[in-house]
Amino acid sequence: MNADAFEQALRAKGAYYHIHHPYHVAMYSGTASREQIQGWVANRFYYQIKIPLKDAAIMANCNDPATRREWIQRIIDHDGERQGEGGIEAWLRLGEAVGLDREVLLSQEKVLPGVRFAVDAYVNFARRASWQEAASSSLTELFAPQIHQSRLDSWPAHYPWIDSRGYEYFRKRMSEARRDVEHGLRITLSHYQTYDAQQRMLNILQFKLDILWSMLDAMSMAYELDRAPYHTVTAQAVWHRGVDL
Ligand SMILES: O=C(O)c1cc(C(=O)O)c2c(n1)C(=O)C(=O)c1cc(C(=O)O)[nH]c1-2
Repeated sequence: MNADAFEQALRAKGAYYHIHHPYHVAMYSGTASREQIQGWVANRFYYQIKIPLKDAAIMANCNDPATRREWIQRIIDHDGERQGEGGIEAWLRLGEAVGLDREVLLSQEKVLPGVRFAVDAYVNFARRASWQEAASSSLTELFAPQIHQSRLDSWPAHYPWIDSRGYEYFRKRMSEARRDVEHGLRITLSHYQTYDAQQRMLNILQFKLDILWSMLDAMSMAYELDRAPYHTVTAQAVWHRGVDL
């Protein structure tokens, strides 16, 4: 495929973006409960805190200074230049806006095993793959500005109980995601030159889409169907809180 056709094929993968997951549809169409919104915010926090580790892994495997110089901005976006800034802090404020103390997010007590495994698969992939392949797996962000916009457009009307100061994260990501995509596409369009390599990349992109979709599947089980892990045995959240290695 020439670069245009390859980019078209990448963009066509948007059909499988988690914007189409029923859990997400419920959130932006206004039918999600307070518990479902809180569950999503607390679980997605695990993605937020792992993204900088994923980006550091890509940099650790990358021997090109020019790429590292550009890629490092992603870590700064999430960690901030100093305490109290950056995406992780903004997400903690989103947590407070939906009624969750920051300690609840930081403790990871609400992170479901299925969410944890999906996010960990992304970090582990980035550790083991070539930096170009790991970089290209971030390209689900092609579709992210639209999903952030959908929340900004619909949540304030549907969920007046959410403090509007919590929406800053989504606002900030609109431009950051566009810039990330521009860099990710540059790497991807030049790296995958043969048809077989391009098919491999499309499979990597599907792997990443599967991660995002699987996270919402785990949340649907717990917060829509009332089938959190071990629900046949106990209503308590007995699952593990992560095993530090
Ligand atoms: O809210 C979302 O639906 C969504 C999706 C994605 C994505 O497509 O991976 C990211 C984000 N948000 C996001 O906020 C973010 O910082 C981010 C980084 C990455 C990545 O793969 O490096 N994806 C995403």
